[in-house]
Amino acid sequence: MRGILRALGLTWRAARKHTCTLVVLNLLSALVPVLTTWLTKLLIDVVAHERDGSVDRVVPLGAALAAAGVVGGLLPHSVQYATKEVERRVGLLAQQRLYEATGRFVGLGRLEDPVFLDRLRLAQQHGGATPGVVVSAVLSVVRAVVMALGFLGSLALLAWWLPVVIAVSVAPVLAVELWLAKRRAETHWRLGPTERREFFYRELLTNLQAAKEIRLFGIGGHLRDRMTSERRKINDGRARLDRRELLAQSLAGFATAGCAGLTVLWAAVAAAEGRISIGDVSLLIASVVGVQSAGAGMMRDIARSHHQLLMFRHFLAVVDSEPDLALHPSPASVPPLVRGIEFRDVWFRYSPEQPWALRGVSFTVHRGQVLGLVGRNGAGKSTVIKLLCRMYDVERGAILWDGVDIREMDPAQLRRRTGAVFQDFMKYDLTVSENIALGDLPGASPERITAASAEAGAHSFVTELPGRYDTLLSRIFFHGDDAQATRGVTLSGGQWQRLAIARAYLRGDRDLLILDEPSSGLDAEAEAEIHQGLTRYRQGRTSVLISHRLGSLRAADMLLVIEDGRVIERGSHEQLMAKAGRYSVMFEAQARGYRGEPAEVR
Ligand SMILES: Nc1ncnc2c1ncn2[C@@H]1O[C@H](COP(=O)(O)OP(=O)(O)OP(=O)(O)O)[C@@H](O)[C@H]1O
Repeated sequence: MRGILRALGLTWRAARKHTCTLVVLNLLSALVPVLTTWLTKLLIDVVAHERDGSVDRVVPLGAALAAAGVVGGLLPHSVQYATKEVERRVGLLAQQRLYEATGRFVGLGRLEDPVFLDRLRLAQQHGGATPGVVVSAVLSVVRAVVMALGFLGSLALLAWWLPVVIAVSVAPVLAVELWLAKRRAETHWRLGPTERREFFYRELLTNLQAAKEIRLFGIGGHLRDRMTSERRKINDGRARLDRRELLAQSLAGFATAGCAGLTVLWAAVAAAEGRISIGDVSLLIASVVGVQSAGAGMMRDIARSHHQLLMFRHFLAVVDSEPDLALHPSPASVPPLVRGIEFRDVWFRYSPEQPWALRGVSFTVHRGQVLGLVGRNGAGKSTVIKLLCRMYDVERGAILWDGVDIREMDPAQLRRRTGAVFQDFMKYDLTVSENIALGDLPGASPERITAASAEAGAHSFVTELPGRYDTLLSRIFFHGDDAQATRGVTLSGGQWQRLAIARAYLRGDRDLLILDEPSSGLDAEAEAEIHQGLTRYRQGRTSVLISHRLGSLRAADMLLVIEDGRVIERGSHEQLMAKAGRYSVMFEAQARGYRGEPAEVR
């Protein structure tokens, strides 16, 4: 019920005028068939009983019947148009609400929660359409009820027991359809995971990123088999439901048709005995058919809205969900960094079920210093920088920006003071200039874009692209029709990385610069060039760098060696080398590799 009320509320806010129009049109659609049935009965009676001088009465009745026919013919189209308009407007508002809600998730936690993600996907798929469909289904049910009452009232005028018999005869159909609606919803819910798995395999088989491995490993057939097996499970589930539907609907339909047949038989006998008129027989037949079709339509709409309401629940769950990070009611402003950033005994895990990713990490990076994070895969380096950007909140301890806990600050303001190149940076299916401009919207002038691109070493290859900075970097979108489509260009991994660096450069004078493997996709010369550029750019800024190529971190003011979520060594390159600990072992191993000496196994 709450779902229906929320859907109605949303519809009312999105399309008041059109909803009112739809209500009126639906009521008219309910009344016109009843009116037509009565006009037909009256016309038949006049023609049958008043042979002389009946023309005066026949013409107005015939004209009224014709008018009702015209209105009845036009109404479905008008209802359809108004319904679509309501659905479009509600769909737009629902989509805005959904994405406003996702905009409230300022961290990453929600987007990593599989249960929530499942909900979000269902809400995205159905949320926009659902409220409109629910409302049009509710109105269709109202229309069917009004129409059925009109016909049942007409039958009562013939004999008091007729509406009772017909209502009872329709009851099994209603009961069966309600039961089936529940079974359909159950089946849909049960098959949900199987459908999503099948979708995953379907997508994978045509995914460009996966194509290389699928071809090289020859796993296309294996994935196709898995997809087919999931499809078979879905088909089996649906076929079972269809068989139930066939049986239940046939039994209910048999009972309904039997009752209808008996009432028609009674009418025929009564008319033969002169107890009712021929017009009454036509009224009875039309009313019985009318009640039955109204009942069937109502059930169809109930089943449709039942399913949509289930989907709407997911939409509501997303729209009503709380922000993922506890936001301070009156956040402190984030002033330019003066002293530095401190991690004070930070403990963090991605969820209570998972092990600690950071265990009591403490360090201070002073303003203008460069901090290098070193460690094996999975040690916790990227977690440090995600916490620094407040993508999550720490579980214990605190992160302080000039002594103020970042949980007391507005995350958006904090991020405005930060520039970053992430390990898994984004490749936007947009033009080159848009890819760079996203680093500092609005206000990214073409001159600034070109300057950032030149600084990141991207300008030379960009000028060779067919549309230079306007070249679309996409295989998804096309400009124009198919024949003359301006095809998107695909860049190499290193070229994309340079654009990501240009995006960070465009952010200009940010206080904190985060670079997570900024040169991993670059060739050796390019890496050296990029590092020179980054060193220039970092001047006077506080930077946090992560790299597995330890040579690129040599100049850092302080290096932290992280292992299993703990800082196990700290100091400058020289200090750590002198200490002959973990860092020096890693550094020596890499250096030997560059010098071509055999690796030492420890
Ligand atoms: N989003 C996440 N959800 C759950 N666990 C995560 C998530 N991201 C990282 N982890 C886990 O946290 C630990 C630290 O990961 P992190 O990405 O910080 O390592 P890293 O040192 O940056 O590794 P790499 O050098 O491979 O990038 C790992 O055990 C990892 O499995």
